[in-house]
Formats: sequence, C-alpha cells, structure tokens
Amino acid sequence: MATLWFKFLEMFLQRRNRILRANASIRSLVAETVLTPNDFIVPLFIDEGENVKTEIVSMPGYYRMSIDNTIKEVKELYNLGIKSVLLFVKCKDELKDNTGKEAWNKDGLMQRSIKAIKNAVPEMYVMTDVALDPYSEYGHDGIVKDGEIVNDETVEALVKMSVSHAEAGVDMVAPSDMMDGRIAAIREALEENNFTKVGIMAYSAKYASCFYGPFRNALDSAPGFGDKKTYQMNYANRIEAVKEALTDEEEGADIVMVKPGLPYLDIVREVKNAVQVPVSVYNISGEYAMIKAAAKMGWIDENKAILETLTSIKRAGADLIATYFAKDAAGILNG
Ligand SMILES: NCc1[nH]cc(CCC(=O)O)c1CC(=O)O
Ligand SMILES: [Mg+2]
Repeated sequence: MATLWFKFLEMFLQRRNRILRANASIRSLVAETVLTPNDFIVPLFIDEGENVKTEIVSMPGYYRMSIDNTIKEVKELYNLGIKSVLLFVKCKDELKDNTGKEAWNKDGLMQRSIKAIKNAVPEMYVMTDVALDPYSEYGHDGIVKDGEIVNDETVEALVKMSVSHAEAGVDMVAPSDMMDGRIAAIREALEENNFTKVGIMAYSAKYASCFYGPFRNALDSAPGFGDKKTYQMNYANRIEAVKEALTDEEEGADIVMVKPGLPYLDIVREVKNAVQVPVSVYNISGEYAMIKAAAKMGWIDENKAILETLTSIKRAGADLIATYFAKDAAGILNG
C-alpha cells in the first residue's frame, strides 16, 4: 500500500523545473530581469584643453576628455539609447583650496561642461557630482578644520555648488559627500532660487570603500591625510544604510543611491524594499578595473562578465545603474 502511494505522489508531484530553461526562447520569455540602455547613467571625466583624450591608467579603456571630445562622446551615447550622463571634472591643482570655491565658479570647468552638453544634446539628462574632493587641497569631500571634516560649513559649500550647477542648466545634482542634512539644504536652496525642476540624486548609502581607488587616480583626488571613514559608511553595517536612505527620501531626494555595487547587493535590496523613490546603484571604478584586469589576463569573458554584473545589480533592486560599462553594454544589448 505504501509503495503504491509513493508511485502516485511521484506521478503527480515530479517537478520539471528545467522546462523553463530548455531553450533560448523560453528562457527569454520567463526572464525576470531585462537590462536596457535606459537603465544606464554614464560617468564622464572632463578635463581642460582641446582635443584631449587621456586614458586613465587604473581604468583601461576609459578616458578623461576635454569638452569638445566629451560632446562627441555624448552624441554617440545618446545614439546608443543612453539617456543620462554624470559629470566629474578634474580641477587644476592651483585652483584647489580648503573652501572649495572653484566648485561654484560660474565659469568653472563643470559649469562650462553642463552648458556645452545641454546645448549640443538637449535630450541628454545631465547629472553632476556634488562634493568638494576634486576641489579640495586635502582631497576630502568637505572643509577641513583641525584635522576634521566639518559638516555644516561643508553643507553651505555644497549648496552653493548645487545652485551654481542649476544656473548652468543641470537636470539633477548628485551629492556624493555623505554630510548630514545636505539634501534638505540643497532642496531648500533650489526652491529659493526658483530651480523647481532640478532633481536630487542622493548618494545615501555610500560606503568607505577601497574600490574607489581607480577613480581617485582618474581625478587625482585621493585624500591627503587619513581616510573618509568619519563620513562614508562602515561596510560592516546594513541597517544604517536603510536609515540613511529613509533620511534622504524624507529630506526630498528624488533618487537614492547605494555605492559601491557588487559587494553591496544585499544593501541594494534592503534599501529598495524600504523606500518609495527609485534606487540607483554605482558600479564603481574598482569593480570596473577588476573585470578589465581579469579579462586582459584571459581569465574571464569580458562581455559576459559585464552583462552578468549589470543584470545582477538590476535584479537586486537597482532602477538605474551608474556604470563605466554603459557604452559597451549598450553596444552588446543593441546587438
Ligand atoms: N565624492 C567623490 C566621489 N564620487 C564618486 C566616487 C567614486 C566613484 C568610483 O570609484 O567609480 C567618489 C570617490 C570617493 O568618494 O572617494
Ligand atoms: Mg546621510
């Protein structure tokens, strides 16, 4: 009797999960996550000069470009279906100080870049990094006093920087500094100055990560003393990321960000489940460098690694992904 009963169970309960993996057609029909060029934000590094295109040593295949070459690049990106760029500039050494004032120079490299890009490709959604590190003689994201990165004075500087980007025509500012209260302060200043259409993408859960190394090399912005652990988050923490994201949402962020990407996919999901604004993820320079290096050695297939990485980030909960692989990925996705 018992054996008969088991036979019966087997007949009706045998699970054939492989049916949905049998061929490419059914696999694409049941795919839960679909990556498209619309998901990408392309970080761009901008330099002074003309016809400049300098490969970044720690980011092979990625360049710092002058405004003219940046515009050519932006046109290409738009034609690939990419809708957003995130601007970083390399500030000349002689313009760096401890106030960050070059950051709100209306004729500064950033301000000129915003105008030139919006002028050349008005549909391209332009975001800008807001933090003092490229402008700081100490390479810190804020103003330094007695060896400390002071919060409230830095927020005042970030507010000036954001308003200045808005005056130049930016669509969305992206504060990456991790000071407290800066989202509310920036939102208020944008309102006061009638920039009611300018968005804020808050780097809300930004961890003190060794994976930023190649980026700091690209902008020559490594901290001159100490580290960033008094403002960027401890990578041991998870709950704190949710608190940071909820705080920024409450302060008026339109998008919240988790950064880095790959080692923090648990945080991405946690934040995604907690907030009601889109979540972006920054697939950062160190993550780029690792794939590039392994591919160069012939140890992994670069294109496959790119698609798997970006799809995993989206699956974890990212609505947008800032990534140095955007152009390559769009090329692969467009076939
Ligand atoms: N506030 C600066 C900033 N904005 C983006 C990155 C890192 C991006 C990357 O590594 O790709 C950093 C570096 C840092 O915080 O030291
Ligand atoms: Mg915060």
